[in-house]
Amino acid sequence: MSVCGAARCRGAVRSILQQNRAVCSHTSGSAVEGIREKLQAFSGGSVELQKQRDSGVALLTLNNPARMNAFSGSMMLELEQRVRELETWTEGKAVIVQGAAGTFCSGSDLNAVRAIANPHDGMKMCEFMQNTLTRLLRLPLISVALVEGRALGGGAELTTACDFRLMTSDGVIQFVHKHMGLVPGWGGAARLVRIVGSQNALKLLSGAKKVDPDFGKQMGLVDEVLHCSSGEGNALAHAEQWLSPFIKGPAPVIQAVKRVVVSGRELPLAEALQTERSVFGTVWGGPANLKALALKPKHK
Ligand SMILES: CC[C@@H](C(=O)O)C(=O)SCCNC(=O)CCNC(=O)[C@H](O)C(C)(C)COP(=O)(O)OP(=O)(O)OC[C@H]1O[C@@H](n2cnc3c(N)ncnc32)[C@H](O)[C@@H]1OP(=O)(O)O
Repeated sequence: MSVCGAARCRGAVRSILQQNRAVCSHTSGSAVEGIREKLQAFSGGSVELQKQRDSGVALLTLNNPARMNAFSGSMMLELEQRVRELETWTEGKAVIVQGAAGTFCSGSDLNAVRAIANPHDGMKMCEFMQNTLTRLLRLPLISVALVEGRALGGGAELTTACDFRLMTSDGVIQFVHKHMGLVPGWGGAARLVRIVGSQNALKLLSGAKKVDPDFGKQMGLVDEVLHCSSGEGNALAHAEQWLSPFIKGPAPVIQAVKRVVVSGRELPLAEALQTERSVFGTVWGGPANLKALALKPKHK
């Protein structure tokens, strides 16, 4: 890569990291440190990360089956740690978010919710999870929520923090917040409006409607209905097959594609164009570009 190309590369990465730093600063400030100790006190379950180096696809698994994969406090902290690991995975191309034992996620652990129900701690937990899910969506990886079984409350919000949602034939996404006298707090409402539009978002939230695969596909919340049921054990293979055409090619190019889409999705046009130019500069004349040019490509 030429010298100016390298400079552009540094500029591009810097501009994208600045976006994230604004979000990350909330999770590292002293204000959030306080909630970390409180969340750690509510242990149970785990959030596991398996980075498959050969395929460049990571598996992020919520593992708390005794509680339908509900987020304990320690799982919220682990999720942030896993997202932090993925932010620097240079060989990565995609991440599949899934739940253990054939179900996705039942939201916050209600035992933890009851214990931190005071407004101050509730707000800090909300801010912590909102920032973590924002960083998940902004990862330079194509992200897929694999919804087997149920995605309820915060679990439904987690699905919106992925680029795509794949669902098994018996899957359900349900924003149950209204039934709890709540609204989404982890960013699920803002992202849902951007996915399905404000009128559909209003129906799903005000009606706490159960979204089955057909309804979800029709509404644009579900990107693919997998031909398998929850718990059969083959949903992940179906998801990886669906994902495969989108991750063909070198990781730097796949990551650059996601970066320009994130900026187009989130930034005002002028800034998005600036970021696009910067990211373009990181791949123009790069190894993949030069290799393709040498092959005299024919896109039949
Ligand atoms: C920002 C949103 C966020 C927040 O406000 O903090 C939230 O997400 S709040 C939580 C929203 N989620 C819920 O309200 C779901 C509550 N659970 C259910 O509706 C049902 O459990 C189910 C998910 C529909 C499954 O029903 P079923 O198949 O009948 O199984 P069980 O109900 O017997 O559940 C098995 C087992 O799991 C425990 N469980 C399930 N969900 C949670 C949860 N969110 N927190 C804690 N524990 C949960 C359930 O209690 C059972 O355990 P045992 O009673 O010990 O058997």
